[in-house]
Order: sequence, then structure tokens, then C-alpha cells
Amino acid sequence: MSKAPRGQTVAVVLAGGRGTRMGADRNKVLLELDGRPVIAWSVAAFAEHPAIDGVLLVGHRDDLDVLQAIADEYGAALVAGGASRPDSERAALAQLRPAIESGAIDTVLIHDGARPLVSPDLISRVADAARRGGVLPVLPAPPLLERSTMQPPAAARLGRAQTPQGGPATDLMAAYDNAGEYAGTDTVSYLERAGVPVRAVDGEESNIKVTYPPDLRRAHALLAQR
Ligand SMILES: C[C@](O)(CO)[C@H](O)COP(=O)(O)O
Repeated sequence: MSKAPRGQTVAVVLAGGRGTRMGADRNKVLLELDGRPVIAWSVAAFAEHPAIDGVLLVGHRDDLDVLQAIADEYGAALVAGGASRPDSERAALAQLRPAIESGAIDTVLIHDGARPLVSPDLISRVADAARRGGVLPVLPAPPLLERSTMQPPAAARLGRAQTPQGGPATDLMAAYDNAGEYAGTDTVSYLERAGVPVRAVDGEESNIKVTYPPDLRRAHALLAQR
């Protein structure tokens, strides 16, 4: 019996925000991290991964010139984002819609551009699970919560969500199409609302999000340990 041909797996890398909490003179994703901008690390992680067939970078309008050069360097496509994270995700899905509808793309991962240290192993775990349903990398909740008065069942459900998150492309597109006014901060929350099963995979402590100046210093330190 011949297998149905598989579609492509595409990674969307979000850099549509301003990154103002960093207090820098430019978007935090354009700050230098060991010789290249933060966002270049994120794009490269997916562009160089064998399970990823294409990368779509979503950028803030003010940064499109510099982001275009980064996208070109790694063979990624670039699209302008919206005013919020969900708007940027919708802009990406709109760009991918024809290829998703034709079946050329069957799996989509969505990643915070401000998580430059995502590892090949984590991308593999998420890409593999995303073919079968929603997927979310999670780290255990911090120890403080273990000492709280929460009952174990509630505590056991807590965790720190990371990206990349993803799922089957048609499910993801339909979930956003039908979400109405809902605006969630996590990609998989759209899938959950649409009734698509979401499973957790192990996140990674090193997959930090660069938001404040100490995060950038920590990213430098983590890179030095690689
Ligand atoms: C996972 C996440 O919610 C996706 O938007 C986000 O990365 C969480 O980041 P936070 O800085 O830990 O809130």
C-alpha cells in the first residue's frame, strides 16, 4: 500500500512586537547576541533543522528592512505582523493559507522570535508531535508553587509554557478562523478551544525568552556553555 505524500512542515517565527521592556534603542530581537541578532539565532535554529521545510518570519513594520536581510540570509520568507501576537499569527496563517488549503503544508509550528536558544531536540519533539495534534513544550512549575496550598491535582496541571507550539496546519487555520474575538497568548489555546487534542512535551530550561536585560546576559552565558 502506498503512503499518502506528506506535506511540508513550516515554522513561523514571531518578531512583530516592539520589545520595549528591554529598554534598548531598538527592538530587543535586533540586539546582538554573540555576533548576530537575537532573531537570527531563532530563524537559523529552524532554517537549519532537517524536519523544517520552510521558515516564515513575522516582523514589526518598523523593522522590515533589517529583518528582510536576516530572512534572506537564512532562506526565510518575511511578512509584516499585526498589533498583537494573535494578529501576527493571523498574518502568518493568511500568508500560508493557499499552501495549507492545497495540502502543500500540513504542519505549522509557531515560535517566539525572542527565544533564540531553542534546541534541535526540542524542535524535533514538537515537529513530530504536531503532525498528530496540538503540541506545547512545558517546564515544571517553579518550586514556590509546590509549597503552596494548592491540591496536587491542580498543582500537577501547572507548568511554564514555552514555544515552539504547533499542530496540523488545517486545524490551526480553522481554529484561528473560528476564534471570533478570542485573543490568546498561546497558539495551542486556539486548538484547545476548537476541540483539537493538545499534548505536552518536555520544554527546556535553556529555551529562555529574552524580555529584560538580565535575560540577554543569561542567553550569553548559556551560549558560552554550549
Ligand atoms: C509560551 C508563551 O505564552 C507564548 O506566548 C510565552 O512565550 C510565555 O512567555 P513568558 O515570558 O514566560 O510569559
